Amino acid sequence: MQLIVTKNPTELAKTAAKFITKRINDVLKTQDRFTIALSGGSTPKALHELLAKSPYVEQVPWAQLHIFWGDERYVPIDDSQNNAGMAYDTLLGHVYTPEEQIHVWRTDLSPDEAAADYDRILHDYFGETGAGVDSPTFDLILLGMGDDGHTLSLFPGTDVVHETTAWTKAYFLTKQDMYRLTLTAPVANRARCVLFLVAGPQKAAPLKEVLEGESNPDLYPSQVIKPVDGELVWMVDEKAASDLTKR
Ligand SMILES: O=C1O[C@H](COP(=O)(O)O)[C@@H](O)[C@H](O)[C@H]1O
Repeated sequence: MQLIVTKNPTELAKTAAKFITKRINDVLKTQDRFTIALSGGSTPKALHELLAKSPYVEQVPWAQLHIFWGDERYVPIDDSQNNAGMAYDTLLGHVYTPEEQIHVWRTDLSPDEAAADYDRILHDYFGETGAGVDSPTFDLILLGMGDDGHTLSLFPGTDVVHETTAWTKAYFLTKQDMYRLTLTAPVANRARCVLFLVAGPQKAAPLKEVLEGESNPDLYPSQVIKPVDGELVWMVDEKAASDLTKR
């Protein structure tokens, strides 16, 4: 695991934009497409806005990206809470990636149908041959961590945190009175690289627990993200890192 601490959220977005741009260009030297899963919430907005501008916008071969989302809030795409809607507003609406290479979670289907639809898309895309969860998946998954230690839509105290086989799940998250659609740990942990972006003082206590505390994924679901062969990078700002002892 690599921990990168930046001065503030602005530097976090810049460091992440450089990291992602380099990773995309490095990987595209040996393959013709780059498969990425975006995250939602508020932290990635600044990153998206940077990527949509010079110099990053010219450095990323957008037409070679295949874009997915790690999780989705079950609200219409034009709702301000929808993760894909946010990414279109801040990034995808400003660059050219062919629509057929952009895979949104369908919130016009029932939650279970939407999870099944995404599962099918993923298995078709990754060309499942019976290897199931042993197939490598994304070149890069971007993740955030909520104030409660959740990542993706793996929330504290939910069964989905312990999922070992399914790639996608839909469930009703009582505390938010909302359905959530999410990739599970087995698929995330097959990524070639997982990059967490975490900022703000409200993340300091959960970050310490996730990185330095006892294993307790029921309380801190971000602990279940441990890529099997891939790289794990935590990029955090000073305020989020302020409780860490190992820096
Ligand atoms: O609800 C969500 O929250 C997490 C964390 O978001 P942040 O704004 O605190 O960084 C996010 O990673 C996830 O995609 C989203 O659905």
